[in-house]
Amino acid sequence: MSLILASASPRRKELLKMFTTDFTVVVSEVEEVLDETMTPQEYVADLAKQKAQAVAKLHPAETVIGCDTIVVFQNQVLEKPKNRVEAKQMLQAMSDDVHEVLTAVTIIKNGAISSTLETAKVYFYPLTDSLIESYLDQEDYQDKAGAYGIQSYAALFVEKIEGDYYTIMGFPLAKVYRMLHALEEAV
Ligand SMILES: Cc1cn([C@H]2C[C@H](O)[C@@H](COP(=O)(O)OP(=O)(O)OP(=O)(O)O)O2)c(=O)[nH]c1=O
Repeated sequence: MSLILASASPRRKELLKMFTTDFTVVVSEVEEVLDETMTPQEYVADLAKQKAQAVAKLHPAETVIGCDTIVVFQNQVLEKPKNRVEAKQMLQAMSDDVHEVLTAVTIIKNGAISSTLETAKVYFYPLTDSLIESYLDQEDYQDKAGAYGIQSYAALFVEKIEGDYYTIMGFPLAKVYRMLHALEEAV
């Protein structure tokens, strides 16, 4: 039985490679449409599960990992910005304040589902307009929840974090490793 990462994210692929190269990537077609009736926690968990289930349906004999990451600021869900203007608004809002990054992971193996919801708090320094503009110039924000990547130039925004750094990058590596081992032992 082999492993499938149900994610288009190049970061998740690189992080999973830290403990195994024995996997393939199959991207799910799940659409991310914000459901206002759910809490942010329910929403992110549901998306990770949907992504894993969509790929597991096509590959029932494989172990499938699905993930989703959102930023929550003042109870608002921030996903990937639609454009530079929206990205700037997100970064200005989060300046000199704290937000949460939520990453949900679902692993499906032989019909058994294992899920986790990881949260990290990120404290931003006050961000000057020129710092925001020079970050936006690099176009790194486009495919990132909350319009920044902590692993890039946006590291300059961060005063401190509480929680797992890899949760912020979208793949809580140590947790996923343990979930996979627990599933192996269960079979
Ligand atoms: C906050 C933050 C987010 N991100 C990324 C992680 C995720 O890839 C992305 C959130 O988008 P997601 O929708 O979670 O994932 P994705 O669209 O990249 O891939 P897929 O749906 O196929 O699994 O934001 C960072 O890389 N660094 C950060 O600091």
